[in-house]
Amino acid sequence: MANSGQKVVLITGCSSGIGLRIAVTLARDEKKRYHVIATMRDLKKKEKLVEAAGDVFGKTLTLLPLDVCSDESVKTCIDSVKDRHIDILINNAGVGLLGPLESISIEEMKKVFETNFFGVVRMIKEVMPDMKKRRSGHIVVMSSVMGLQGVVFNDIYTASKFAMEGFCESMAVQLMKFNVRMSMIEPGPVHTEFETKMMDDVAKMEYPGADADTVRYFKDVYLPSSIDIFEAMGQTPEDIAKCTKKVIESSSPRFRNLTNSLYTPIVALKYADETGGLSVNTFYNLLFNFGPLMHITMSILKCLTCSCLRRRTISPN
Ligand SMILES: NC(=O)C1=CN([C@@H]2O[C@H](COP(=O)(O)OP(=O)(O)OC[C@H]3O[C@@H](n4cnc5c(N)ncnc54)[C@H](OP(=O)(O)O)[C@@H]3O)[C@@H](O)[C@H]2O)C=CC1
Ligand SMILES: CC1=C(/C=C/C(C)=C/C=C/C(C)=C/C=O)C(C)(C)CCC1
Repeated sequence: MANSGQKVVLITGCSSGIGLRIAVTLARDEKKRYHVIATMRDLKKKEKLVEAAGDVFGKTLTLLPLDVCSDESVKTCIDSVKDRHIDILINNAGVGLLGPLESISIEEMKKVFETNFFGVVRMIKEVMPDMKKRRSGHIVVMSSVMGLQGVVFNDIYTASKFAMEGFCESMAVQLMKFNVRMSMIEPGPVHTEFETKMMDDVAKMEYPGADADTVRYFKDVYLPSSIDIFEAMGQTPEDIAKCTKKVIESSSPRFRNLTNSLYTPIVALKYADETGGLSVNTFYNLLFNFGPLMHITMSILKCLTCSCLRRRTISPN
């Protein structure tokens, strides 16, 4: 149970990756400012979290089951929190989906929206009324650079994150009136199971319904570039946890928080040309004309990321 003065933080999707690391980072806060309720849909997966938490498990970190896709699970979980009092809600649970659109069923697409979009809506709907009543609270959402800029062959995942960005941008205004803050964390590539799960799926799949050229562009052009990008730009879950901690500890938390300064020029293209031509043409050229030179492109991107652009991101340090 939380001590008076401790903030209650509830985090979704703590069985691995970013959620696990945020839970442990906050629970191990030197000043013990947080009581973390780490949630996951399958408690059988708790071992990694328990091990990473070490001696704070059962003290500043407790566990609850929660599946963001189930109304009942969300309600049961929040009802079991003392007085339903949550100071900070971190919506982290999410799933990826990669590949040619032709080979993805509508059912698979709906599952992604059910988790990444409706999962967040469901959590906010359950927690927000109490925060509004108390005139205090902070809702944090693990978005993505793909919530701001589309990436080829990630069409449905990108759409789910765009939907969430639009939803949160609208909600933020109303919530501000009730002194409830809203912040989006927008990481680029991060080395987690998200990456491995997607790559494993990709290796297994046949892509029925997609024509041979599309499958070739996906497997032989997009995937090698994407691997290069993960190598050159990939952050760690620790980096994202540190950024998230900074955001929740800020006296005036920002709404948007890109975590990776290397990605700033990519997102900036969109705002530099309101016709959209600059970003679409640049991504086309990066992928189809300079694909084999992606390593060099990555170096150029690093140079482009001068200190004034770095200021626009939230750095982990
Ligand atoms: N890795 C990356 O490159 C990036 C990731 N993100 C976002 O970060 C967030 C965390 O992803 P990451 O740590 O990388 O990936 P992981 O796959 O390591 O973690 C995802 C977590 O979400 C959980 N989850 C999935 N579906 C549900 C559900 N229905 N209810 C509750 N929990 C669920 C998973 O649980 P289970 O183990 O049960 O499947 C897991 O704990 C996601 O929202 C993702 O979109 C954003 C930018 C980049
Ligand atoms: C291939 C390719 C790109 C790929 C970007 C990737 C692979 C981003 C991954 C982001 C992730 C994993 C976000 C998770 O939410 C760019 C840079 C757009 C430029 C054009 C070529």
